[in-house]
Amino acid sequence: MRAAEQEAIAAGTPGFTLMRRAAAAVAREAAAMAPHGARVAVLCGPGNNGGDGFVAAALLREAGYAVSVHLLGEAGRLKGDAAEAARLWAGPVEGPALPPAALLVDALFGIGLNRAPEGAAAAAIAAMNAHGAPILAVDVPSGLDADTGTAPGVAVQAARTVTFHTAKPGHLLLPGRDLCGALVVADIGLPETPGRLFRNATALWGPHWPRPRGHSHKYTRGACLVWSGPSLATGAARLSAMTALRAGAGIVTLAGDHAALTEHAAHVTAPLLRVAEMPAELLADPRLTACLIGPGAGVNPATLARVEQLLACDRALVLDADALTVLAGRPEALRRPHPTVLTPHEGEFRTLFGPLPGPKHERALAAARASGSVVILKGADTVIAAPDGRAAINDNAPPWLATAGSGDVLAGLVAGLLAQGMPAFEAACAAVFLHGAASTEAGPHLTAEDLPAALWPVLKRLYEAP
Ligand SMILES: NC(=O)C1=CN([C@@H]2O[C@H](COP(=O)(O)OP(=O)(O)OC[C@H]3O[C@@H](n4cnc5c(N)ncnc54)[C@H](OP(=O)(O)O)[C@@H]3O)[C@@H](O)[C@H]2O)[C@@H](O)CC1
Ligand SMILES: Nc1ncnc2c1ncn2[C@@H]1O[C@H](COP(=O)(O)OP(=O)(O)O)[C@@H](O)[C@H]1O
Ligand SMILES: [K+]
Repeated sequence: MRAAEQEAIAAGTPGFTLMRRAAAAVAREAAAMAPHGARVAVLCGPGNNGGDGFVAAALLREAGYAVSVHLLGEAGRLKGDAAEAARLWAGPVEGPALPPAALLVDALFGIGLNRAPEGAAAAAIAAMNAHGAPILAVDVPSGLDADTGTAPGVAVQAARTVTFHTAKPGHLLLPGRDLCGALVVADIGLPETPGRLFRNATALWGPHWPRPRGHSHKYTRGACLVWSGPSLATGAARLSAMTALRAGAGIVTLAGDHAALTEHAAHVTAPLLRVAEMPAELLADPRLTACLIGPGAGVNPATLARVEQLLACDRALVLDADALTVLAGRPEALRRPHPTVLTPHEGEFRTLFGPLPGPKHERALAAARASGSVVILKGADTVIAAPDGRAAINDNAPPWLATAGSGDVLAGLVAGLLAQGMPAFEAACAAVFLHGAASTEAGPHLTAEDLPAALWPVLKRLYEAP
């Protein structure tokens, strides 16, 4: 963000012009939140976030709102664009005590927060939260660290946050995402800056989406092997297999012992069923393009031996659940010259990689580098990271996705896309995004079994999009 700002200023757009554009977006959102003519209290801080607040206050006053401006600090100490903004306001500047108002605008601290708010700053944040009126946060809810999604101390709980140019990690990672309320990203005319960190969206992976051609047959669409858990632990692999088919793999095989396959046979029709002791018995088939092991597999030496055999093969590979746990503390064992995707939740992640420092996207990136694999670090704010340094933060999954078996569906979705030749990072991003979209489609109280069906309309819409 700072680099984009510098580039724009160097190319001839004054910083104050950027501030005016930012403030115009703030005033637009404020007008959408408060009835015309209502009282709006704008709380400004000592930096350029406060500057945005002063300009927005002037715009709202012009538009007919009853605006009061409150400053934390002294007006005489404002510098640069913020000082110019305060001159533009040209009205009374009150202390931080807030009057009754229909809307509060939080322009205290933005991306310049550099420590936990204390004293008067902490009190001002607490007073905003206790006020009762909805809060519109300028750029970042004050007190939230835009780089990490964490709050070092007290932070504003906003109803809406308007940020500029692009979402920052802190808007997408928890608890930051919750502190923001609804997130609005406003264009302020900054140049596109090349980055390695993304908000997960269709544009990130859509160009790599596998589409069958007229002459496709089931094997050219990709064949996927899903290794089953034993008898009475087969449901997870079944969810994965059905989802891999739904994702577009032309053919999916469930493999395992006879008793396990007997259970599968009572439930599914489309997947092939193959009795085998070890994956190598099936890897001779050159048509097989991707394998998945882990769901329901069991943490035991047999699973480890099967995982090692699959790691040694040349197919795309998804390791989930128990297949990750059997490699506890050995991420280097995952290095292989073929596409590999790992799908740990926080517990499995810690078992495999140990405790890693930093915000979630940095931990996922460190794990991707250590394992040479694409890592999907799951949770309400799932992060997808690649060994080449790209990372995406996902924010479309509703909380009702937290239900037993939904992770097995995700693993099957990734495997189904890898089987069709989609590159690993893009396949992982697509799977996480579509998983979230399918849960939104299914709605509250979904079960994991609903997800493959709910994916269907989501996928149809993908083909209808221009
Ligand atoms: N970049 C862009 O392209 C654009 C940026 N724009 C806007 O600028 C904002 C960034 O402005 P910024 O860099 O001036 O930082 P900002 O968030 O106002 O905070 C710094 C001030 O807060 C203070 N301070 C910090 N922590 C504190 C604490 N815990 N407790 C107390 N004080 C604390 C710190 O004081 P100091 O550390 O010096 O004591 C300093 O005075 C950005 O979020 C966006 O709104 C837009 O105008 C459009 C274009
Ligand atoms: N609060 C939440 N909001 C959105 N998605 C969630 C939430 N909690 C978990 N999930 C998602 O649900 C899935 C759960 O997977 P996992 O923990 O492996 O469960 P299981 O092993 O039962 O399938 C993951 O994709 C995770 O990202
Ligand atoms: K703010």
